[in-house]
Amino acid sequence: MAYSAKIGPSVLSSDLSQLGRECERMMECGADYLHLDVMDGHFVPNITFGHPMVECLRHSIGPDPFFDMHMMVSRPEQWVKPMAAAGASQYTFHLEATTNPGNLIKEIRESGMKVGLAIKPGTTVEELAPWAGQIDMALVMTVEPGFGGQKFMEDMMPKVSWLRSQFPSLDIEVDGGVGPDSIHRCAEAGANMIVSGSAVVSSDDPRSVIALLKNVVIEAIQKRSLDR
Ligand SMILES: O=C(CO)[C@@H](O)[C@H](O)COP(=O)(O)O
Ligand SMILES: [Fe+2]
Repeated sequence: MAYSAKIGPSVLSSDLSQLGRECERMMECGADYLHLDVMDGHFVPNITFGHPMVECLRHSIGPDPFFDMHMMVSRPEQWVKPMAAAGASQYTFHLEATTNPGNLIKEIRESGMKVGLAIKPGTTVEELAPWAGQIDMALVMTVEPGFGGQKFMEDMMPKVSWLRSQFPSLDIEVDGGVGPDSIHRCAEAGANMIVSGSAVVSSDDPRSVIALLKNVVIEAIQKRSLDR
């Protein structure tokens, strides 16, 4: 079992005028990585930021924090090199946004980034499976992508369970509506990379929320290894 529990706050719901400071605050509160949501107003009905912002964040918060770029964009091929140059660590693209996932995976690796592959709620996990052996992380969306603060879709959990059963050492991320109320379901299903936006960022005590989420996942991983 090669995977470990990691919590990656999504800073989408934070004060965007203070994004660098918000990223630092999350790292100081125990985040393992930062999940940065890129939206182009086409793949999803919302716009956030692109590689110029990532470059500024990298300069401002230093080389260490891991940047998981959640690319909710229509032409993910277009931003691989700019994101790599800006300092992105992982490029997580949507399966629905490309006709040639194999080539895109290769380009991302050649650019020096890790590869994440995301599926929207309407996409089956069987469509992702052929690529699972070539990626570093699978992202199962637990809301329709586009906005923070939505309700967790529990009916996505069978996808996570199936992926965990088929790919025991793959990093599996969940994203959307994940917080103290939904983390047990995610952890039991086998997710180990946890994106949490509003539940962490809007909390009076983000450190405690991050610690809680992480402990639940650690316990589920330990239980899974004992059951084997
Ligand atoms: O990608 C997305 C939304 O499209 C997410 O990363 C959300 O921004 C997470 O925020 P919460 O649902 O946890 O508030
Ligand atoms: Fe996201």
